[in-house]
Formats: sequence, structure tokens, C-alpha cells
Amino acid sequence: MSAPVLLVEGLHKSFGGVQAVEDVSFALSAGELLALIGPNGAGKSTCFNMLNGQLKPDNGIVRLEGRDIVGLTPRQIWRLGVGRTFQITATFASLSVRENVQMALYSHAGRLRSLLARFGTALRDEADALLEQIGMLDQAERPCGVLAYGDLKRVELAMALANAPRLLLMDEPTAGMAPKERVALMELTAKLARAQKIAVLFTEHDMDVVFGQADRIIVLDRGRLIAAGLPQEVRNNAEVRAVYLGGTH
Ligand SMILES: Nc1ncnc2c1ncn2[C@@H]1O[C@H](COP(=O)(O)OP(=O)(O)OP(=O)(O)O)[C@@H](O)[C@H]1O
Repeated sequence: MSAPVLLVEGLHKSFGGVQAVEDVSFALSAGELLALIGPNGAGKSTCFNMLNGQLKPDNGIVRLEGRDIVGLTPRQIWRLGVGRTFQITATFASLSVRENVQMALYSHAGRLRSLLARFGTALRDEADALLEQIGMLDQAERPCGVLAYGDLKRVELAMALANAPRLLLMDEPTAGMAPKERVALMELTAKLARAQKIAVLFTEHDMDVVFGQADRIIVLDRGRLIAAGLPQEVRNNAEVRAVYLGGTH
């Protein structure tokens, strides 16, 4: 079996007296979609922020393709191939769909400084290739500010893919979307991630999205990992049902 893209072992983080994350361990392989779920305050965001360098763990190991990334800055971690999408979309409203993706490609290539001189044609073909993948090529010229929310989220996905990530961290990627759009966005993410062998870790409150799209699920409650497994195993787990799923799934 190939080495995991992401390996997390014994992760701990406390804030004052609050143990936000306690002894969390898991691994994630290339092309795999792993959902991190749990009730409000379970520690999901804290976990994410320790993986992307925004927070330093009190204890524990985080390895990206074998390399220890604890203590690196968010930018250094991004440079190593960890892409992110946000709960709030992070596109430039006044730029077109294509220009937003060109911007992300520029940033990845380290050429942002020469951007003003060359914007317009450079990396246009690469941007269009990404737009084609997300089904937005026909809207390439439109300003992002006029797009429907679901389309904006797809552009944001293309911008994350521009960094050629090995690992994509998606913190509530479908927040604010209509139920049908949510499933469509994660189906698209799953298709692209599997084809490009990108490991995806996502948090999500919509259980239709989680159980429909995740290959595996891990469940946090009050900072502790209480379950990990295939969707069916997690669905049938008595503790998970008691603290999170209730009678609905
Ligand atoms: N910067 C902070 N300072 C103090 N306490 C914090 C901080 N960040 C998180 N916490 C606490 O840590 C615990 C875990 O919070 P976290 O935001 O990681 O949960 P979550 O699972 O992401 O919740 P939600 O689903 O509501 O986003 C909570 O008790 C929270 O109040």
C-alpha cells in the first residue's frame, strides 16, 4: 500500500481550560475523500487550522507525504501542495471568472509581481483548462460578482486546483448552498479528486453530502475521535448516533 498523503498522530490543542482537540489520529490516501464530522464545538475547525498552519498543535505529528509540517507557516504549507477552500468564498468580485483562475495560477507559478504587465493572455489556456474541468468555460468572461453562489463555489474549487494540490482542505465547502447544489459541488470535487489523485479532507453539516460522497468518515465529539470508518459503519455506530446523527440517518 502506498504511504498516506496526510498522516496525523496524537494531535492535541487546548485553549485555556478547553481541550479542543485531544489525541486525534488518522491517515488519508491519494484520491480519497475523508469527511470530518461532529456536533458544534467538536473541534473540527481547530483540527483544520492545525493542518493548514494557522494554529500550532500543543502536541502531535502532522506529516504531508512523509514530511513533518508542524511549525510551518500557512504559506509554506500551501507551497508544499495543500489547497484550501473557505466557508466564505474568496474570489475577486470585479475580476472575471477566468481572471480569478489566472490569478491563482500566477500565484502558484510565483509570478504575481509581473501580473500587471502581462495579465490578459498569460496562463489563459491553463485557466480555461481548469474552467472546462469545473464546467464554467462558457462563463469565463463574466465578473465573479454577478455569479450565482453555486457557480462561485466552483470557481473557488478551480482556484484551489490551480495550486496542483496533493491535499485539499475544505471547511464546510457547501455552507450557504441549496441542497441540490451541495451534492453537485461535492460530486464534482470527488470526480476531480479521484481522477487527479488528490486527497480531500472536508467538514460538512449536510449528512446527505457526507454519506453520499465520502469514502470514509471520522467523527469528533468534544475534541475526541469517537468513530472512524466506512459510511455504513459510521452510520451504524451507536455512539455516533447518540451524540450526532440522532434518529435522522
Ligand atoms: N481561539 C479559541 N479560543 C478559545 N477557545 C476556542 C478557540 N477556538 C476554538 N475554541 C473552542 O474549542 C472547541 C472546539 O471548537 P471548534 O471551532 O474547533 O469546533 P467545530 O467542531 O469546528 O465547531 P462548529 O461546527 O461549530 O464550527 C470549542 O469549545 C470552542 O469554543
